[in-house]
This record gives sequence, structure tokens and C-alpha cells, in this order.
Amino acid sequence: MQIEPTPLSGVLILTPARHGDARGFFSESWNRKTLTDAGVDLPDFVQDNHSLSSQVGTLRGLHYQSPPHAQGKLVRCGRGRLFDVAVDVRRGSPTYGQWFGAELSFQNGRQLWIPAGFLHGFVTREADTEIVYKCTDHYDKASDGAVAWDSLGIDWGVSEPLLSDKDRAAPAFGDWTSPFSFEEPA
Ligand SMILES: Cc1cn([C@H]2C[C@H](O)[C@@H](COP(=O)(O)OP(=O)(O)O[C@H]3O[C@@H](C)C(=O)[C@@H](O)[C@H]3O)O2)c(=O)[nH]c1=O
Repeated sequence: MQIEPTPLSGVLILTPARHGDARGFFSESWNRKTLTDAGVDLPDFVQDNHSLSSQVGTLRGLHYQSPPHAQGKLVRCGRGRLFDVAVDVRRGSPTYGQWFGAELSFQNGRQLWIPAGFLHGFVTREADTEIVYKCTDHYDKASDGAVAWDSLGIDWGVSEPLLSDKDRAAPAFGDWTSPFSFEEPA
């Protein structure tokens, strides 16, 4: 397991080992003990999500659930290729409003750990791309929120993405009040 920090405190890139042989590969895509032994303690996960985006340039985001139903997400790409983005929206954080993006693909096997307190979104870079992610809280429709994808200066690599109606109507970052605040690490 390779563990890499990112410029946003708390956000990590995790790359599990792949054991290749004549059949293909085997990989432990999630193993709490491997991470704990490496000094990384993630909260418990209670829901796994899986979505397919048929068209290249499909953009889902930027999403969050408000506390007390905030979600941390461990994200990976099951098929195809996508650009995954986390935005720090913890009020008082030294990196408030900053974003980090990484390409996650079936090929590179990378995962992005995004704690609660961040917006999450992604754009697909291939047709028929699947995303799979573990969440630390259940879906709660009433706590579900979105911020406009094009209001944070993120370089998505597309100018006219395919969006949901909800994402097209999302408020701009500048018109939105974050429900998250920054807690200094103990
Ligand atoms: C997120 C979610 C949606 N749904 C339903 C609601 C709706 O009818 C349908 C599609 O929902 P959405 O349009 O919100 O799906 P989508 O745009 O893929 O939303 C997801 O985007 C990524 C970026 C995230 O980070 C996720 O947390 C989630 O917000 O699925 C659930 O039943 N459970 C869930 O956990």
C-alpha cells in the first residue's frame, strides 16, 4: 500500500498493491489493518456507492452532506478513467477554498480519501467510466447539497460537461455558506 499526502491536510492518495499473474491481478482494495499499521486511521464505513457515467465529460459535483450527516469518502475507479476533485470547505482551515485533483483509473488503481468537510466531484475522461466509493455516513436526502462546479477555478479539462439538473442549479461557491468548520489536529 502506497500512501501519499496531498496539499490539503487530511486528503490522501492510497494505492493498494496489485499481485499480478497469468490470470490478471489480485488486490485488497480496502484493508483497515494495513492502513492502521501504516499509521492511517480512517472512520468506519457504512455505505458503498457505485455509479456508471456513460458519456466522456460527465461531471458529478461538487457535492456534500451537511453535519450531522457529513460523509468521508474513499473513492476509486472501477472501470475507465476519471479526474477526482476534493475542495476544502472547513471554515478556518488554512487551505479553505483550495482544491486538489487526481486522476483515478482502473489502470492506476489509485484511491482518494476525502474526509468530511470537503466538497467532492469528478469528471469522466473515458466513456462508460465507473466510480466506486465507501462512505462514513448514510445517504440523507435532506442533508444533500451541491456547489457549482465552475465557481472555484478548477481545471476540469472540459468546458461543457454533462450535468444533472441539480448540479446545473447549484449555487456558486461565493454565494454559499459552508456548514463545516476546521478542527485543529490533536
Ligand atoms: C448519493 C445517493 C443518491 N441516491 C439517489 C438519489 C437520486 O435519485 C439518484 C441520483 O443521485 P445524485 O444525482 O445525487 O447522484 P450523483 O450526482 O452521482 O451524486 C454523487 O456524486 C458524487 C460526486 C458524490 O460525492 C456522492 O456523495 C453523491 O453526491 O440516486 C441514493 O439513493 N443514495 C445515495 O447515496
